[in-house]
Amino acid sequence: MNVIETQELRKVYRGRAVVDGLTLNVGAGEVFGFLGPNGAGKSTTVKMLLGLVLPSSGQVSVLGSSPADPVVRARLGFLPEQFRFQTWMTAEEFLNFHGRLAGLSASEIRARVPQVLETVGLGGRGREVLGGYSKGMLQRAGLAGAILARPRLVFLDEPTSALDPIGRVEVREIIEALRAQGVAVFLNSHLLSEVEQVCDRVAFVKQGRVLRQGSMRELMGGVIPVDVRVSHLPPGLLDTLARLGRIERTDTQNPAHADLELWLDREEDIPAIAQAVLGSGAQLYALTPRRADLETLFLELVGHSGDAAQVQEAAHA
Ligand SMILES: Nc1ncnc2c1ncn2[C@@H]1O[C@H](COP(=O)(O)OP(=O)(O)OP(=O)(O)O)[C@@H](O)[C@H]1O
Repeated sequence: MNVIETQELRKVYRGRAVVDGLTLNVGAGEVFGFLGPNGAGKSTTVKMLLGLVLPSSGQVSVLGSSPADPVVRARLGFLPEQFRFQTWMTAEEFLNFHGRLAGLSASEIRARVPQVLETVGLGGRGREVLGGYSKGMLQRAGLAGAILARPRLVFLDEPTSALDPIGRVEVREIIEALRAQGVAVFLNSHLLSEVEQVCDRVAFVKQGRVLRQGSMRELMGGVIPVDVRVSHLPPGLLDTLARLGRIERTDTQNPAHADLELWLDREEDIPAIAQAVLGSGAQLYALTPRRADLETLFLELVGHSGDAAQVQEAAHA
């Protein structure tokens, strides 16, 4: 069963479609990465999936029903990107409050709160007020709130933005543990290397539309980026290389050598790069095919029209 199904979902703000015919499916127990540049409509989509924003048109089904259904909502977890908590509450009070809102019994709350605090790395810190928490601790507290009521589907919007590298690994482990329990995770993140490690499937969105979606394996099948280092660039070499693939980057800053990045469609073209370089009279210092990664794919899909600086920022944030 799919835990999320949308058909031609649209949201129009002031005459502008910010989500524009978005169709996607997320399966039970799947970790799904939802990626796109700033302003692509990701948060608006998440809000529609949570029933917080009404679609202008299209269909949305979450856990087999409408996200406005209170029974569905009780089975959803959500960590928003901009988390703001009641600073006067302790973490335990905050979680008790959320547990009551989610319909947990008093005994469930008593058992569950220390468990989730432990899971997110806040064991022993539950009696401190949230006002005294660091940003990373607040994000951990928010994550504890999102998984408290044993949801079937958890939305995590940039869940590691405030965390140090250890915290990021811990969150990845939490996501993997959720998947092992059959809980689906809908992950919004600009940290593509993280997404790559944890997601089963990914959708790239731009201007409110899905550009491509698929498993990591399906998505990775495309281009082969190749790094090339040569002594210099004799006339004509770039033209020859451009016939083999797309020249993505040329760096001639260093007088000792020039660096190029070429995107090939076929592995069989790699030897032809060496022949082209040597035939031009340049020396070949390095020829390194890389496994296509999500960042490469992201830049390929969304980075070549629109604001390149913004896309770069999104990809490297
Ligand atoms: N309540 C609103 N009223 C008017 N415009 C809105 C509203 N909410 C979002 N938008 C606009 O919709 C577009 C998509 O915004 P959204 O927050 O969904 O993008 P995003 O993909 O989550 O971006 P980011 O990666 O920067 O968080 C933006 O241009 C934004 O200004």
